[in-house]
Amino acid sequence: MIYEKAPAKINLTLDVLHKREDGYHEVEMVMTTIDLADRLAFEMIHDDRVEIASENRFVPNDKRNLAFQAATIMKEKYHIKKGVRIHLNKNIPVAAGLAGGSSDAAATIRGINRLFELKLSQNELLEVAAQIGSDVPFCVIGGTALAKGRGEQLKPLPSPPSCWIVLAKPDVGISTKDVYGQVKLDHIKHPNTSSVIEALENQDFLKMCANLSNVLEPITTNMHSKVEQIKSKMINANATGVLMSGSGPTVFSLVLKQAKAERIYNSLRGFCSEVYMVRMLG
Ligand SMILES: C[C@@](CO)(OP(=O)(O)O)[C@H](O)COP(=O)(O)OP(=O)(O)OC[C@H]1O[C@@H](n2ccc(N)nc2=O)[C@H](O)[C@@H]1O
Ligand SMILES: Nc1ncnc2c1ncn2[C@@H]1O[C@H](COP(=O)(O)OP(=O)(O)O)[C@@H](O)[C@H]1O
Repeated sequence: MIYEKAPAKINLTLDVLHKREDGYHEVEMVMTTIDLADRLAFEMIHDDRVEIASENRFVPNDKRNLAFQAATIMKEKYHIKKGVRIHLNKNIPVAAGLAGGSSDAAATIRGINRLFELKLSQNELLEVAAQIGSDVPFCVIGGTALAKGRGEQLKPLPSPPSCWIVLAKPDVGISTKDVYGQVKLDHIKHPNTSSVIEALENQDFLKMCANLSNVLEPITTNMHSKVEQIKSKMINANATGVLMSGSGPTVFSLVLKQAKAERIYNSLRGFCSEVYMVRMLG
């Protein structure tokens, strides 16, 4: 049995530069991993098929599951004749803007590489990842990175200063495709990405927090007022930095002190059913 941890990501910045001919948007974003993770176990089976089991009722146990897709592509591409049973222990909220499904797919690519001793290079793993989704390549590498292209061109960055993250996910459904579809390129207030990179290089927590920015946030907020309400609650509870992650709807806040993180956590618990308090992994 092989085990892999699949951490969630948050976006410290998310900028959209233009719409591409292939329908995707050219992005520039700073992403980092956090200590909120799914856990996957991989076992070889003799039947030539992929099996997936998860107790989470929001996660499909068939070919719609991104981990299933990753295993199928790996099997075909590398001519693996044996099958694999994947057990998925889901902790990351689903459809949250935290790349949970993408991280499960990435963990599956890493897990199958180890289980079948394929000894693939990082570039080979990244190639499979890009076939599954825009966030999967970042999840294969993890850490902290500047992502460009549709998300697959990655440049590693220093980890953020260690801090607490409080996340709250309102109970609303988001379609990433719909959110990108509503981007109005003339009206965007672009993030100051280079300031965030400088803040990471100098381990400057306040500068990092002051420059958190996501061009998708006003779009999702416009559709779901609860996103703005969570942001206000976090700001009122004195969070140092507050931002929606990815296409949302999860909002996160960053603070240095545990006591402050606990205050923010407690102020949101009655308001939101899914609230988490974790550390940065970066
Ligand atoms: C917004 C972000 C930010 O990290 O994350 P999430 O909110 O999903 O976590 C990502 O760009 C999401 O990546 P991911 O969820 O992998 O997207 P994909 O499956 O590749 O694409 C879903 C749909 O989003 C749109 N899309 C995605 C990425 C991109 N650069 N431009 C796009 O226009 C496309 O319409 C695509 O059909
Ligand atoms: N392993 C998985 N975990 C979570 N969701 C998955 C998984 N595989 C497929 N999905 C589907 O992908 C969609 C997006 O889920 P997720 O990756 O959690 O969100 P996001 O892209 O917002 O970060 C969900 O609607 C879910 O049904």
